[in-house]
Amino acid sequence: MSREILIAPSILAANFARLGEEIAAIDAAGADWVHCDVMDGHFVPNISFGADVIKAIRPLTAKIFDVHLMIAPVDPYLEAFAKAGADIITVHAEAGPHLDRSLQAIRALGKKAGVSLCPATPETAIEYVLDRIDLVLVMTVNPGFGGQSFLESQLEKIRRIRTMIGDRPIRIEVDGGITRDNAAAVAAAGADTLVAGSAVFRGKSSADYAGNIAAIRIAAEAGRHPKLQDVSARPMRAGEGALVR
Ligand SMILES: O=C(CO)[C@H](O)[C@H](O)COP(=O)(O)O
Repeated sequence: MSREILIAPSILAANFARLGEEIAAIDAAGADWVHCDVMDGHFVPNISFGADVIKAIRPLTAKIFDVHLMIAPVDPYLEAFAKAGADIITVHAEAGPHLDRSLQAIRALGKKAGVSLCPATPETAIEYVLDRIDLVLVMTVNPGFGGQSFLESQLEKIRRIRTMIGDRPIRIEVDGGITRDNAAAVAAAGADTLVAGSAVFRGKSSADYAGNIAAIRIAAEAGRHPKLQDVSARPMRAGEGALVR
């Protein structure tokens, strides 16, 4: 199933001193979802923010809040993130102790459920929970920090997951080191939702965010359609703008 490409800026790369303005800026810049990376200093070697911050920024945009929980244990905190305003709650397959139970709990809270896989975790980790998930998040870096380099090894995993999920309405999201230069490759492999932190929030000012988001989106769309890829690889000819965008 070919699904619309979505771009989810990770606010981990935002200026936390101006977080409200940053949310408004990515909203205006064309972000589809707001990706919130929650880190606990235990499951991953970094601490970011928790449910209270999400609750505070939730009223600032109507966009989907895509909450990625890099925490263990996770079950005791699911309700807090649901109440804070998460639309999608993604837990790690590696966080345990019982992935199936966590996913049931997320759906019982009325939220979409996602599973994230660290780079060393095989796609088989989701084989028996496919009917409980709306999203699989393939980490293309080891979780914990923004600004790391994309791991090409994950392209094969994305292809295998695309085959595994078939026609099920499950999004394949990629997260870590995503840029306009590798967006085509991840989309060609089967990803339809791209998280990007550094590549969105870079630039002299928030005026650059729209261009950064559009560049990732155009590259991803081109990756899905080889004809567009040919077009994007060479200078544009008169009248081709509509085709590419
Ligand atoms: O989950 C994450 C790290 O654990 C971040 O979302 C991810 O790394 C995105 O940041 P960048 O685009 O800068 O790599």
